[in-house]
Amino acid sequence: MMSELELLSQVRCFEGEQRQYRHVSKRLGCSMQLSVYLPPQAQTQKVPALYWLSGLTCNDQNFSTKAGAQRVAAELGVALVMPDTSPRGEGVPDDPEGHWDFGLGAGFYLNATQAPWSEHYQMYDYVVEELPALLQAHLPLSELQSISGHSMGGHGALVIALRNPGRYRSVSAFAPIVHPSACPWGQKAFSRYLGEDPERWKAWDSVELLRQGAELLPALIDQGLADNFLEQELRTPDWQAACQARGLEVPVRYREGYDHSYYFIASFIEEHLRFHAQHLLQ
Ligand SMILES: N[C@@H](CCC(=O)N[C@@H](CSC=O)C(=O)NCC(=O)O)C(=O)O
Repeated sequence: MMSELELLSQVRCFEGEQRQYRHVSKRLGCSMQLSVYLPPQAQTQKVPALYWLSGLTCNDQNFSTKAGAQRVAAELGVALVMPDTSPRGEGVPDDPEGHWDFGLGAGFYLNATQAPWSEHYQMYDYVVEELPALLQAHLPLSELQSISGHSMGGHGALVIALRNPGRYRSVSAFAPIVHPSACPWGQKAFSRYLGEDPERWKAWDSVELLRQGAELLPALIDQGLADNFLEQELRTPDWQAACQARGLEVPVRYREGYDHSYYFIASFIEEHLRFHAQHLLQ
């Protein structure tokens, strides 16, 4: 019988293992690939995990091949879990016009309620419930988790942490879409996945969750000031305002000259890993 988690590749990396797996997701109703980095400490003990959620157009490989996170993850003894960004495969619907900001590669880490999307686009349940249960059953991962991501994945990380403070120790994001209800990428995705009523979008929007009083875990956000998407799509000041309205410290650091790319992520990923390790390993 085929294992629940099929190993597709495994290479040594900083004395640990960079692996890619395939499995059949019950929640998404399709076969999924994911990448996992196991640090050397995982050879003898269970280790905590940082979930990384990538952005629009990405799959499980962008972060593992471009961010350069493995060296510090190996030093700290933290595993990296890198899921895909949407359901995939035959029968999974895509943007009818073939655009890159919706459908395949653009699942927005929510549970869709509208046909035809609701049959497969259940990325929130996949990331929060199905994947941790599967990986903790088959790999040397402890129950300690933190979450991070980029752009659409930064939105996913913030929303997931705000909705599940008990499941994660800390949250961070690079250039997150903080207020999807108020930007073109988010409005396009939410109106199709969740329907036209903006009231239904609030449960999937980090600014709205903050406004509703959701608990904020230890958090860190980096945002490049040369990011072309900042003003229209990312709307970082809306997050600052929502924090300030509640008297919360604003965990946003603006970075002069940095854009939206993985060069930006590679420049600061070490600081994010050390931030999460403080909370995962204490
Ligand atoms: N059309 C371009 C732009 C898409 C893009 O910039 N994607 C970002 C995430 S944007 C928000 O979620 C990304 O991470 N791209 C992948 C990468 O490896 O840089 C395109 O197709 O790339």
